Amino acid sequence: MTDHRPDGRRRIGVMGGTFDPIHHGHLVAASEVQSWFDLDEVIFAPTGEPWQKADRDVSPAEDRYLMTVIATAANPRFAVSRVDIDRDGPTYTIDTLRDLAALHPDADLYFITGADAMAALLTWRDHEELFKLAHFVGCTRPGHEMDESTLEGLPKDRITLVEIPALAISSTDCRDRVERGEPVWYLVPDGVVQYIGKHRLYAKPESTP
Ligand SMILES: Nc1ncnc2c1ncn2[C@@H]1O[C@H](COP(=O)(O)OP(=O)(O)OP(=O)(O)O)[C@@H](O)[C@H]1O
Ligand SMILES: O=C(O)c1ccc[n+]([C@@H]2O[C@H](COP(=O)([O-])O)[C@@H](O)[C@H]2O)c1
Repeated sequence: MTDHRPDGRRRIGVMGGTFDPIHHGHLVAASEVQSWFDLDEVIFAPTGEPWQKADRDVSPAEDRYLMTVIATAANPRFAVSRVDIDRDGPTYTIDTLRDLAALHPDADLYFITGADAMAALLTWRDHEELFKLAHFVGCTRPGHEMDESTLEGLPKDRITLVEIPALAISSTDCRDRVERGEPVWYLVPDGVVQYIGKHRLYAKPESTP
């Protein structure tokens, strides 16, 4: 683990997301970055109130948290944190990173994003402060450009772009498929399919006769 590193510090990945629902695109991104940076652990942090998604319905945080726990349970390097869902108010990554840095003072943090999130980083709260707390890793995502021009205005020495196997999966598409009665098998982990069905997430409300 850490004893092969000259500085003896742990390396922790932080995979932030709304995870409504978590899907294999998220899991592959986390797994690829874990391997790329030899991370000791990847902590998934489901958002509490994702302020940039305030214009749409977001499922209860507890449901999104439990789906994330189910999806990550089999991987000994994956863990899930409640820091964002237990904090009141809108979720800002600056708070996520401050909380996790305080909980893990012996670790360097690597915040994992997809290309779309990376392109929006300049709109995030206190974005210039973020790079003091973590290295940022941008993963390729089908349908979203990611090249040097995306990084305009950001500190390039604190960012790495990583090409990962392309999975054209989005939570929006998963929710729409469930609403239309179409399958989400193999887009999300089996346990998440079962959870969605059991709790009737994303289904159209029963029509009243
Ligand atoms: N298929 C994918 N490949 C690579 N990265 C992804 C993929 N899907 C999501 N991500 C990244 O995972 C993080 C969390 O994403 P999020 O939970 O918003 O999922 P989403 O599929 O983008 O959701 P929605 O469709 O509801 O906006 C973001 O950084 C996003 O860019
Ligand atoms: O800090 C911010 O202002 C900020 C704005 C938008 C998104 N984020 C983070 O980006 C991650 C992906 O967010 P989302 O909404 O695409 O699921 C998640 O960890 C969010 O908290 C953070």
